[in-house]
Amino acid sequence: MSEPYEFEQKHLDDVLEKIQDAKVANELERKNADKKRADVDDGWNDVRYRSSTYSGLFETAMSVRQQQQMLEQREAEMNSVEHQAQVLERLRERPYFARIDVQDDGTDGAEPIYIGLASFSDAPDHFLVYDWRAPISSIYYDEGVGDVTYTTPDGPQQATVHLKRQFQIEDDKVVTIFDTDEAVGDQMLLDALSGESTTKMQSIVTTIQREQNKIIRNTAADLLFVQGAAGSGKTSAVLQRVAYLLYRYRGQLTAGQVVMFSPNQLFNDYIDQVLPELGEQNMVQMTYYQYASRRLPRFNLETLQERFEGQPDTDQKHLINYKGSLDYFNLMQAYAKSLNQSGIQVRPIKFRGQEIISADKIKDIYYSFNENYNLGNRLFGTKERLLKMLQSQVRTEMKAEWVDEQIENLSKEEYDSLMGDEEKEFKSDEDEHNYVAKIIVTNEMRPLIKGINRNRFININRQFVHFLKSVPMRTQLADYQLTDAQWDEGVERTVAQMREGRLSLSDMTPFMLLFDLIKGAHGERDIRFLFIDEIQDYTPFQLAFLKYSFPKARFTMLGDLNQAIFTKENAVGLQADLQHLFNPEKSEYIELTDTYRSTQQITDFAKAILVDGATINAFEREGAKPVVKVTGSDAEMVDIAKERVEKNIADHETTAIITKTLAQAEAAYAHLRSEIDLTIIRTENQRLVPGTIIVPAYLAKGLEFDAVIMWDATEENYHDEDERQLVYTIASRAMHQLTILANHQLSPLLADIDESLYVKG
Ligand SMILES: Nc1ncnc2c1ncn2[C@@H]1O[C@H](COP(=O)(O)OP(=O)(O)OP(=O)(O)O)[C@@H](O)[C@H]1O
Repeated sequence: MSEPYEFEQKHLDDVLEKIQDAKVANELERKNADKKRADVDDGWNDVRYRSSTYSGLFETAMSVRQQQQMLEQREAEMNSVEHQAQVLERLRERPYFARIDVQDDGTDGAEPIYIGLASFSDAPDHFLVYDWRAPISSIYYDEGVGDVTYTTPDGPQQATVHLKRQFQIEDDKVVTIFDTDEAVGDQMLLDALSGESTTKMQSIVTTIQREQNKIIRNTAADLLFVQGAAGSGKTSAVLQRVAYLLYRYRGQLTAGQVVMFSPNQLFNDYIDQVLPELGEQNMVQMTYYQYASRRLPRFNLETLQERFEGQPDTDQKHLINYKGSLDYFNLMQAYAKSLNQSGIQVRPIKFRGQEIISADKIKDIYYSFNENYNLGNRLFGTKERLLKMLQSQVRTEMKAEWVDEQIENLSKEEYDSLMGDEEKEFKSDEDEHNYVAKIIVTNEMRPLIKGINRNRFININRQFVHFLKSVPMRTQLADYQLTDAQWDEGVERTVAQMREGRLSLSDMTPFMLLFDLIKGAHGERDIRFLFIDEIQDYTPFQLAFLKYSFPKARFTMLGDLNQAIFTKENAVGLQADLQHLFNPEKSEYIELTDTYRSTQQITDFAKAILVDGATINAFEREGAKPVVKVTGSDAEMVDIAKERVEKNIADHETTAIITKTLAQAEAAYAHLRSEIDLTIIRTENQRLVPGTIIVPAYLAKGLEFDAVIMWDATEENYHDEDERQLVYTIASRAMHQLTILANHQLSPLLADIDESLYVKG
């Protein structure tokens, strides 16, 4: 064994021994904590339940409270002991993955810093392992050997790095050592990338690249915008970023205050192991559809599939574009403001089928407040007045005939239960009658009160239509390539959809915003960080809405304008719009151009699909050229697919067959299922399973597979110029192998690609 190996093995043995000691100590602590908890549990037996007198009740409450406090304290101790046990277990498996020898300027000698998944010290301030997120660990990702500057809590520190070493440790043995003078050595990266794909995404802490590190550790920007080619590690960087933020703001930030909007549920499933692997809890993950559905429970919202497969004509595209614009967002704000003067749409309040407060009366109240009121205050003031009016209505109703009837019809049990347990004395029969009548009326009014509290008297559907109808008067539609007639047609479509309880994507966000504006909603102020993946599929309107809905959050947006499969050509304007939404001085734009997912051959091919795909650099990893095969029949396509999949299975590689639509996935599945063992992914709510899958393109976003078979890439399926991005998205899912099959005729989007970049099958 050579000298560094010997040294490092010995060091590893020492550290492992100390970890083992710490584990023993932890185990003892845990037993202690267990015992203390058992004592508390016993304590419950001493809690006396006395409820016959007030002081007895009070005493019981106090001792229960005391028990609870003790229990909470023990639980916290237990959790930290348990948390520590988990950390130690992880460290035991792999204590560290790198070492840097750093000499701070003005000090003697270099200190070796070992970097791992968590910190570990055997004495205060004596760190055997540094967490990868500690300030000093940043040197490992950012710098080579030589003079460096790193950030400490006291400001920048100059230092010299004498050694950078990377390790592979397996079963307590140092298997490989790489010494490198680059940031993160290519050899290590190559090793990390040469593995096979799994159904779960893995962490990348050992090989984070410099550009990615910038994304991970950024704490200054209100808007961090990452444009990155397919496979450039946007998702990876952002997940390690969440882990970093949870570490950096420990004690102030919880995983529940971090929200990630992801493209689909399958993707959530794919990434949900990364944070636990890093010893952190998962953030809140949801799709935009889920978010909107939660807020608009009465509507059926347009699904991912409907959105993707619906083919709007050009006029409709203009309409959709306009409805997604910032101009439209601003127009709605102006409309909302105008509601302070007039136009609020309300419904009368009815009780037992009778109108008791008319719509006009409600409007009068709404507009009785002076012009300094904003919409939120106006609504609040109206609610208060309405509730008061209901209260006085109770007195009137108590005398109504129906109340007498109800009282007469009460059984003895019902009557007693209305009276309650306690003995009551009434001065007269009339008093008793009134008492019961009041209860009956109040009960009957309860849903009304609830409705008022929930703003039901605002007719939000009608309000939305009122808004839509006002649009031609507020703007020059011609500026958006629309005529008034086209707009009116659009309004009619929306109204018809709303009647059926449906809302399209282009209407659902404006609808939510309008209601929020009327309510004067302040948004979810508890959320501190918001991540939006696949940003190119969001409209500026949606982003403005999210900013409004999460006013205290810092935003991280990631996307690839080349994969804009929904918004297509409009994605380009997005960046300009963001400058209106976020202070440009607090916005940072980072571009990732190096890609890691695919082999050089696949990346070169995918790049050629794009018209200007020049700024994408493949990490040098060799593989077979993509295969493009034009077949003579469906049967031939099935045969080739079968052959490929069988070979992949033999080579332990996972295959995804990607079709354009769900219907095509179903059709291909029907052909293939008797030939190959495969799973069809029909909805985003399915799980990703190991083995061969068949999936429509819009559900494959963000995922990756060893081998991809693009199914039926014919002219019929992919012909529009704006489908280029879709073809690129499909091709860029492949890590090692890409096969493109087309029955009879290849899509023109692929036909132009230089023949040297692929093999004709
Ligand atoms: N620094 C790295 N070290 C090792 N592997 C990496 C690194 N960066 C990215 N990868 C790997 O590259 C692959 C692609 O990464 P990721 O899915 O994060 O890219 P993406 O930019 O989100 O892609 P897309 O936009 O196509 O969905 C993953 O397998 C990831 O583990």
